[in-house]
Amino acid sequence: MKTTYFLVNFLITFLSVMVGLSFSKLARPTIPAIAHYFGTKGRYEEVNPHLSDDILFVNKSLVAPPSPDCRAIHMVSVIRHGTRYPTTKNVIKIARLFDLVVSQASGAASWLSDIKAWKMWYTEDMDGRLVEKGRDDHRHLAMRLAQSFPTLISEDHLRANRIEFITSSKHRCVDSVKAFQEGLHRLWNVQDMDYKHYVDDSLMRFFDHCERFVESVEKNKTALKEVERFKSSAVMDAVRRKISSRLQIPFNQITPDMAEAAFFLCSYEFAIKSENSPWCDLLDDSDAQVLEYKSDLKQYWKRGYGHAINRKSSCPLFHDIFKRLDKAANDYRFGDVEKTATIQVGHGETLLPLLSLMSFFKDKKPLTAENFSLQHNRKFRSGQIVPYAANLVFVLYECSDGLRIQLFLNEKPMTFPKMNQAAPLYEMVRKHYSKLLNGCDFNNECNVRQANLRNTEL
Ligand SMILES: O=P(O)(O)O[C@H]1[C@H](OP(=O)(O)O)[C@@H](OP(=O)(O)O)[C@H](O)[C@@H](O)[C@H]1OP(=O)(O)O
Repeated sequence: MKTTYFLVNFLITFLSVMVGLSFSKLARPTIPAIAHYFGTKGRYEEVNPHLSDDILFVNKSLVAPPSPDCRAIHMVSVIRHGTRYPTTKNVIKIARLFDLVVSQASGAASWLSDIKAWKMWYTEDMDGRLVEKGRDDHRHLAMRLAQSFPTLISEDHLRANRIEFITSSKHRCVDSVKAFQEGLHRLWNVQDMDYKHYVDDSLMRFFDHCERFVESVEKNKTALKEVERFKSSAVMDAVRRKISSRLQIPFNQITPDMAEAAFFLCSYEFAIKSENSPWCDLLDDSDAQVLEYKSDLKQYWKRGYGHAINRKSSCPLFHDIFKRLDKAANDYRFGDVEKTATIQVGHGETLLPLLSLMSFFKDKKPLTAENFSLQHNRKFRSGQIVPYAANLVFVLYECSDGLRIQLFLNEKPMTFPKMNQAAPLYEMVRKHYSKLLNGCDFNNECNVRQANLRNTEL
């Protein structure tokens, strides 16, 4: 009797441990709890979570014409490339972190043994190349945009060469534009057409061509001084201290770069392989907020409002977009619109300066190393603005009361700053941006004429 009692008890305990274990395995969420802090290394699905259930879902009510009497006549879309591998610089940092943890970390946490069992698979030659998930990002985006704007992106227009494809010369962008076209070909089962695109770095990598930007920001070590100051701030120290204690590795070895490498590893493993990696367990929610802010500081001072030249370097793209809209408006007035859509593929560093030039996501106070705690509700949050495959779409409509324009960011309508109408008249928008349309001259803004470069403008 006693033996049976112990046996039953043993079995119950054994089974509950086993069920508990498998439950805890099952219960590990597929999405890291810190995924919405990944900034420019974040998935598109984080800004459109419904896509995780149905990647081709289109909310027709969001993309419907502003009123039933309107018809779309042209679209210009500026799209960031899809999910990519880390750049060489970050692969090196990731490898250093991995070596450090494997050789020095100690502790009994199960995630630590999972980290130690993890295999370093990133290699330097991956250098920011597009991954398969990144191809899918663009294939699916193409299919959704064709569904959203069927009169602009259609098989007939593709065959008639009325859709123009332009890209930055960088491999990840060229591969993205090809994937975008592949998505359309798959959607319509097109098998007898070649893919055509143009490389135009003066439009999609304007930052490389703007001498003033290159000299005063890109090559200037002090241009990102807020980022450097934040790296040695008390909040960053606190993150390092927590990681150091979790791994039982001396604090001085957990540099800000090592902390960031852990954050990047978590983001890359998730974005590329859809895995909630054990590396994510190294960071809690408040750590991730600090590391997100560090990335946003880089974007702000290198691509956003931090220096006036960041945004002004995008003048050529800004003018090109309006030139295309003007041409469509003009074509429409005198007959048929020649091109129905322009698909332009570039980088985060293409989109952020353009959005800043157009005054989107501007906070009252600049982002600095000191004001992290005051910037919790900031507008300039790169993960919300430019995740992989981020897209800014301008749609021109002809309506009974004239031409109207609507803007979509990441497939969601966005109002123009200080204009509270969803789809204002095109001439109002031109008026709103008249200063930029009549100025914002590339040569004036980008040619370096002064020996002493200013980089403190806001
Ligand atoms: O920190 P990394 O090396 O990933 O920085 C990249 C840029 O990525 P981002 O800062 O936007 O996350 C990359 O922009 P992308 O839109 O093409 O991904 C940029 O082209 C590349 O030059 C790297 O910039 P950095 O100057 O080496 O920091």
